[in-house]
Amino acid sequence: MLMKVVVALGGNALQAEGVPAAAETQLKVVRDTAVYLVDMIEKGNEIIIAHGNGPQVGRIVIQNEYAAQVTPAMPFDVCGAMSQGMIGYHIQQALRDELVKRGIKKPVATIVTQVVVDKNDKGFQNPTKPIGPFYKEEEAKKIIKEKGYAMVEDAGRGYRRVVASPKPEKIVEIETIRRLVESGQVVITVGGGGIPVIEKDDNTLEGVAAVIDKDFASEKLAEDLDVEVLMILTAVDRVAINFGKPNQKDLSTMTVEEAQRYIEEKQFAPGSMLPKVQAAVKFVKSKPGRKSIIASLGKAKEALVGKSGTIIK
Ligand SMILES: Nc1ncnc2c1ncn2[C@@H]1O[C@H](COP(=O)(O)OP(=O)(O)O)[C@@H](O)[C@H]1O
Ligand SMILES: NC(=O)OP(=O)(O)O
Repeated sequence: MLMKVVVALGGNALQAEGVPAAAETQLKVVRDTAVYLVDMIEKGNEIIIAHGNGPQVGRIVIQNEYAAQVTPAMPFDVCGAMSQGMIGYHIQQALRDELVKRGIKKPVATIVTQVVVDKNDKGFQNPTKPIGPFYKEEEAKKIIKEKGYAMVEDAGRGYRRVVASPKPEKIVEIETIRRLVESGQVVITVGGGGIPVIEKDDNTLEGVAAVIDKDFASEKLAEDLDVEVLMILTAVDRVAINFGKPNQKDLSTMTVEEAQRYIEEKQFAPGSMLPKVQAAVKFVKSKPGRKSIIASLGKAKEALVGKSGTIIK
């Protein structure tokens, strides 16, 4: 069955493991991913692409901090916009090249996307979104002392800086996105969850220092565009219970009720798998017939036909 799908690519998943986070390593992962995405397009599915930016925006902030001796550091919202441009550029070039290779005529464009958040969102008081590189405990302690950053252990992979992560309320450029999608173009949007902005009393917008979770922004996008499937692609093939323990069990399906029970049992790490499962559940509950899939970047095509990933319905 042909479907309209929002595909959300994880920020960590876009980085090759164990190699420096250089432009060419990201482009290589994106080019590999483009093959699977174009497989989906070639089959006749319509896809809209969203992506994360946690590692990338964290590194842009670090680059700005170091360069501040010679040129003013860019504020956080601007770093978010930079990450959208940088990642969107790679995705749009890789997709275009793969489409050209297969003789498919389909324009691809990245939309610099702003997403409205509530200035009173409680996310501003309690930083939860991991960004930038992973550090060893000793390094993390040093950074906390020197820079005063909040840092947490991230799903057994090391320590990372955490920043405020308010919930997405409105995608500012949604009408532009809708028109491009309706005209058959491939759109890359809500990169890094969107650039967080607040609406001021005079209805103008102002960027704020935060990183929206791309899983929640992708869910909002999927509802706004009334798609059938929200597909969240990350670094693991399936959602697991008892993750990382000897009795780990990978799940091929999960009902909303099971997902909610596992959430209560704290089976999913905050800042990594938890927002994915929460977004997946929200989308399924938003309208009958909607389905969410959490799968790995390399198995997107198989996941769409139920041969990999975790289906939430
Ligand atoms: N219960 C779980 N099942 C599977 N993976 C989990 C679980 N809990 C935490 N994780 C971790 O969450 C990671 C996905 O989150 P993250 O790296 O933040 O995603 P993204 O690819 O969107 O950046 C997985 O690669 C895995 O290491
Ligand atoms: N913004 C965001 O959710 O990024 P990740 O996918 O890297 O966590």
